[in-house]
Amino acid sequence: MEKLKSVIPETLKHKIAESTPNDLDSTCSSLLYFFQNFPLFHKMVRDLTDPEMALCGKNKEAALEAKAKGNECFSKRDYSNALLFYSQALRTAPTDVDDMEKNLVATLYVNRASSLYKLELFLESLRDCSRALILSPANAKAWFRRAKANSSLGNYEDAVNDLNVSLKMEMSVSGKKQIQSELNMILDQSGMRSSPLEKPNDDNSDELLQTGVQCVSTPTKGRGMTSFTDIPLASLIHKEDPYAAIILKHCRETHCAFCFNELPADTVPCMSCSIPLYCSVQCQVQAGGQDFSKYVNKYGFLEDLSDDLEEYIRNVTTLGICSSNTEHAAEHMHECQGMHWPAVLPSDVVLAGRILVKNKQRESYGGVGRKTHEIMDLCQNYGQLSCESKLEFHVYSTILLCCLQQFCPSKFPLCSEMTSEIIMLLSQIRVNSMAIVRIKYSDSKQPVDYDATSCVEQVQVAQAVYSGGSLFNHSCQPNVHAYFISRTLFIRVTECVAAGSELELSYGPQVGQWNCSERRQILEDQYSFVCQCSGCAQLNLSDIVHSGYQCDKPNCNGVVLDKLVTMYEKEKLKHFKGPNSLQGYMHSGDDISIVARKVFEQTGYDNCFDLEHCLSCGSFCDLQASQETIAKSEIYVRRLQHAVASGEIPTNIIRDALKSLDILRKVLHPLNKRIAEVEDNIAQAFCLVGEHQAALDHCQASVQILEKLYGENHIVIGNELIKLASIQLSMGCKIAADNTNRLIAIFSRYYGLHADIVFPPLMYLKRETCKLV
Ligand SMILES: C[S@@+](CC[C@H](N)C(=O)[O-])C[C@H]1O[C@@H](n2cnc3c(N)ncnc32)[C@H](O)[C@@H]1O
Repeated sequence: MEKLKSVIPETLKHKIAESTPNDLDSTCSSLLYFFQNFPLFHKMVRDLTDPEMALCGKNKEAALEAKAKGNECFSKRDYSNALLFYSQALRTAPTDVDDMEKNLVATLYVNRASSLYKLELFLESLRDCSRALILSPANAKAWFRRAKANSSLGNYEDAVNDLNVSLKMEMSVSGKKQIQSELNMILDQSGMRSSPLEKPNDDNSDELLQTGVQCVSTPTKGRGMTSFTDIPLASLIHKEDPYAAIILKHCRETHCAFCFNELPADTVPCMSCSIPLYCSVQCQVQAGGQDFSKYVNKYGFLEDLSDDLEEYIRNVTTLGICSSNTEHAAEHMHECQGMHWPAVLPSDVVLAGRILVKNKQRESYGGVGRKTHEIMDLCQNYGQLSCESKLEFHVYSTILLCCLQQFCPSKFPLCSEMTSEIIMLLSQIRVNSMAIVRIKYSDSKQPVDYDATSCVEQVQVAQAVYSGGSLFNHSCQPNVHAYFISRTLFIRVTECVAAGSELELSYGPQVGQWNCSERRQILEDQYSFVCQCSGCAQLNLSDIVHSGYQCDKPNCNGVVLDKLVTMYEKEKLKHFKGPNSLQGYMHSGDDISIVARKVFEQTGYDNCFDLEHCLSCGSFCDLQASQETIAKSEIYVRRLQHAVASGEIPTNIIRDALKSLDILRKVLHPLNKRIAEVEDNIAQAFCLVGEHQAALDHCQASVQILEKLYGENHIVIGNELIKLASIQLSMGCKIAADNTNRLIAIFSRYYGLHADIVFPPLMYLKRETCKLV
């Protein structure tokens, strides 16, 4: 790619750098002409699209090799590695070949089921047997293994049915004998239950507010969503499936390529290429491409079975996959021919391909012949892109078009109109796509051993375009919260919203997390707009103290701001219009200090504040000296962080970190976010060495600062309260119940009835707190 960019003549590069949406046809046509006469381009396209070079196709030899390794590990009782080899074999095994007169894929599922069974992953084993049976419904061994898994799960009724089918299918006398003895054993056991065949989908049920929101034109942010009635706290105002979505490259081996949930041990690969992995047959079918559904309904062998058993077999071997949602059918289909372009091109480029194919497919069902980006009707930022991005969009659009041509030459002609359509689509994706995130626990921590040492982070797993969700503008002080269950977007108000108010979510940066200058920089870099939200336009306590220093004069608690922060806060003051109670202070004396002092008083923090120097007492503060002192202390804080990460904390490390904290407290303003972070690190360390009271004190100190920075009901406080409550629980303090109740209220505000699904540690905390009270 870099090589391709470097050979483009400077004059053409310049033309592209200067281009606007209106002259894209001309730049695309020049680039296309240049590439068509350039051998390297043809080679690159051939590498990506030639079936001869397909690296991601199925490969019987590779599958058989991996299968043999799996068998070897299994016979040595190395079940974990057997599982890995069988999964590897499944990824490359063609569906239409036999191995030793049995369907290879079905055999691999049965073999993997045996490894899963040995690893006591019974549900996973059960699912693999069912997959084998879809492909090979008369496979006696698969029915037998299924019975064993069902029996271990306590599903005796199903186990008996499985064994009865197995008995009918088994040909050998010794095999029949083994099945019969297993059957007798299970019949001796009591308590029959039945089980779900495949993992049920996540429960997405929650009340969607049917009225109350509308799209309007705003004075400074283009279109936006507003409320036209009062909306109660925590109401769900928007629910939407993506127009198109794609898993991010680094998550391909860990998350399902359709629902984006974490992959279980029994992954299901695509049936005709080796790129995506799914968590279930349902997800595989929904993603499109060749899938299990074409194997369903081969029931020639059912003749001499009872009606009940026949019905049972049909249920097991269809798994509900016939009812797949055809809406998604195109998502992976065009990428699924073994060519490796979907694996190597950037995610947003592959996503653009998905959108294009989806629209073309709709056209063939009678849609209008409009350009894709017009159908999407989303804003774009092509004009504001850097020269580098414009060039990349040009090159990638041309390459993507060549790749799509391979799939359907008549629908994707190699012409400048089509390339410019893709460029516009890429600019829409840049501005409008949402990052689908999942919560990740530090290391191997599970909800059940959640405590103050646990780090919870949100990791981006996929990228998606939501047509309706894209109409919500950004605010650094948002009043709505967006989250995802599977690939569905949910938007909920996090406060009571009065009729006529703008409904805005955060695209990332928020007040409390960063100061105003940092937030604006992030938004400009990522989305190319200058934020016009209330958090960036009006004074607030958080922005003033977030990165502030403390005046070094004795008995003066004034705040000192560095140059950049001062610049942004002064800018805000120029446009300061409210709240009403502060308006009288706008023109009196030294603006920001007086207004900010009032902000402090209003928010309950009785402190003084001043501009550049400490304007509270008027004295000069040597910020450079303060910064040098901080840099020295940070060395010890970093040592502590490493020790926490390794799980081994020598006492001197905590002692040094405590000294650093004292220094930071002297130099930084008491509400500076850095102090909260260090308090949190120290709490984690004390927790790890079992000094719970000290951990509690530092955790509380951190929460107190964060409450001022974010506000008391922010989700960040919810996360901190989980740590606090966990420490209190481990100390047996009844007061943990207060914090648990408070954090449940915060999580309900943000996630409503979905709180437990999105954040499983909540259930654990509720249970433990109940035991205490
Ligand atoms: C996802 S779209 C939101 C809908 C958009 N306003 C429209 O008319 O389609 C993002 C774009 O909206 C505008 N926008 C969103 N939030 C903004 C904010 N806080 N300040 C300024 N512009 C904003 C920017 O142009 C940004 O690129």
